[in-house]
Amino acid sequence: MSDAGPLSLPDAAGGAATPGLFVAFEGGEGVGKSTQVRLLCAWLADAGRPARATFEPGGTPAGAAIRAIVLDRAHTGLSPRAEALLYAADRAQHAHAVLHPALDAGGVVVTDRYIDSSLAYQGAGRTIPLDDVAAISRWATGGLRPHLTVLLDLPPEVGLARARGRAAADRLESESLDFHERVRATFRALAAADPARYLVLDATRGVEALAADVRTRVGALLGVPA
Ligand SMILES: Nc1ncnc2c1ncn2[C@@H]1O[C@H](COP(=O)(O)OP(=O)(O)OP(=O)(O)O)[C@@H](O)[C@H]1O
Ligand SMILES: Cc1cn([C@H]2C[C@H](O)[C@@H](COP(=O)(O)O)O2)c(=O)[nH]c1=O
Repeated sequence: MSDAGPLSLPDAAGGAATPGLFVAFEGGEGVGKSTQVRLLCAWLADAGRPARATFEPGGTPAGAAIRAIVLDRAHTGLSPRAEALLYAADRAQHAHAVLHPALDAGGVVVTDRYIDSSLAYQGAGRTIPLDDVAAISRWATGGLRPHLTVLLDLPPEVGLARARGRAAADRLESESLDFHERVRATFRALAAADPARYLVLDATRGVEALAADVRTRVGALLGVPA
């Protein structure tokens, strides 16, 4: 990571100011992101603040086609730059078709993965300078940043075992443990560089304990008692 550039996304001057609330869940493989997105959105609905749950890659019809390409183990020759641009294209469409409309309407949006995943996987994992990865995602999204990122932190061997309990390993999951260690370290470094925007949770804890901490933080942002 020595030549990787800044560890937090620069504030997007002229970037997206939004009346809604944008929450991202991040972390490595099998850390429990989908589980926590589902629980948070169920709680928000019960509290009278229904949220749009979404994800990357694949949160739009075009994105689903991109997801199939990037996760397909048959694409052994995909270059790091091509991979980075495919994830950015998915994100551009996601921002255009889902994130900006929902947030501009004042909604709450909860996404399973966003820009930090590109910084961690394509930046640290593929060793593309983080400045470059950040720049293409900033352009792709018009500078849209989450108000809060929940980082579920877990040793990669634990998360990979959880993920592989469900399905065969995809192209990214099949990368080396060293790759996934770099990914984890970068997620943690991003959070440490900008603590006000992050909630870092030890994802070895139980599902309900984690969900309670998420509710406390998101509830405080929305003025909803947890
Ligand atoms: N806190 C937890 N403790 C133990 N197991 C968990 C926990 N949270 C989720 N799991 C289990 O781990 C597996 C992966 O969870 P989940 O799909 O929510 O993770 P994910 O981060 O979205 O995974 P992926 O990166 O593969 O999309 C599931 O079987 C889920 O039931
Ligand atoms: C958004 C994004 C994702 N990835 C990787 C991370 C995972 O290995 C897959 C997505 O699969 P999930 O199990 O549904 O989370 O894609 C990435 O490398 N770069 C990104 O920007």
